[in-house]
Amino acid sequence: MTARIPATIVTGFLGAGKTTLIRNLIAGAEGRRIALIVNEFGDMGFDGSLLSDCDDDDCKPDTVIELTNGCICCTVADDFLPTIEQLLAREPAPDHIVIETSGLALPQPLVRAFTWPTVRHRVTIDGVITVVDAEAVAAGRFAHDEEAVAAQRAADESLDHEDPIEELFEDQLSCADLIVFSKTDLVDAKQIEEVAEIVARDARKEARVVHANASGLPASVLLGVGAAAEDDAFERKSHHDLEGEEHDHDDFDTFIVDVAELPSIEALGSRVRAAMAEKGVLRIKGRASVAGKAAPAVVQAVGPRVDTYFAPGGNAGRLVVIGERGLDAAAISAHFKA
Ligand SMILES: Nc1nc2c(ncn2[C@@H]2O[C@H](COP(=O)(O)OP(=O)(O)OP(=O)(O)O)[C@@H](O)[C@H]2O)c(=O)[nH]1
Repeated sequence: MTARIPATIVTGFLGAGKTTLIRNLIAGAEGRRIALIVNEFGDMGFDGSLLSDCDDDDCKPDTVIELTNGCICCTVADDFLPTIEQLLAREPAPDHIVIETSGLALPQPLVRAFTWPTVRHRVTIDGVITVVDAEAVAAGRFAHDEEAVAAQRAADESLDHEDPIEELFEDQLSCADLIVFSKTDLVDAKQIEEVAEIVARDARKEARVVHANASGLPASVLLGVGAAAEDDAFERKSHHDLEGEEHDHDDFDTFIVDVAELPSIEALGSRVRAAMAEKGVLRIKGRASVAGKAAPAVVQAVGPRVDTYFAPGGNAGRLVVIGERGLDAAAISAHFKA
């Protein structure tokens, strides 16, 4: 078996210092091929400054994945799986995958996405890093600009829960393997102690705390944590789990179908409808190529509703199928054969 590729998830509120940490990490990567996945929120896009500073193709995110607060089975999986598969298909494969979350998405569903069979045997979560703005927390806030965090959340249509920001903060801590106090250059030792006390209330007992300033932290501290967080993914509870809103993803199956180029968008639509009619299929999503068209056709099928339309974007020719456990992958895939 080939070694699994380590992945690091970086979480923390808007302005906590995630980008600073990652930029420094990539700059000091010493030849490690680091693939970066950044999730966008609302229409605000990802942090362009991080990319413009980086000339190396390997530190540019190949894809932007959207994470939401919703259930992994219905949301994270259909964007996350193709993104990871695309990364894994690269030659040479990345040495390390870094995922910067928008900070408003719960880390727990993302961690659980790594337990999916297709991902689990190829990738391991090296660590969940939660960046805590020490200056803000010492001043009694969760984020430097709590109003901006609230505005960010209001702009993100994918966030369907109105949890108090405090709960998100706690959920970020209770999922972390490594907690980075950023901006420790702006606080004194006593304030750091106060922050440590607040953080300790929600942190897992295994989590380590490290202190950072504007120069970030070396790769030797941030990478190689070796947490294998997927192994205890379901022990890392969020408020939602504790409120009993989770459903176990063992009830669901997902797989990716390769789709040959189709003669027309109508032909694509009828094939998707036929596949949706197979037993247990809940959702089909992705992009397919249509003869004579430069842009791929986007497929969004949920229950009886099948949408197909042209829109620019990559990863054409692959659809993600999500459904109840026991899907007949062969029968479903047959609808998309040439
Ligand atoms: N003094 C000091 N400033 C920092 C530190 N870390 C980050 N900053 C500054 O804090 C601001 C926000 O940092 P970012 O790295 O952009 O934060 P982020 O979490 O990526 O924020 P978003 O990408 O907007 O979610 C920037 O102006 C950074 O220069 C630190 O350790 N010390």
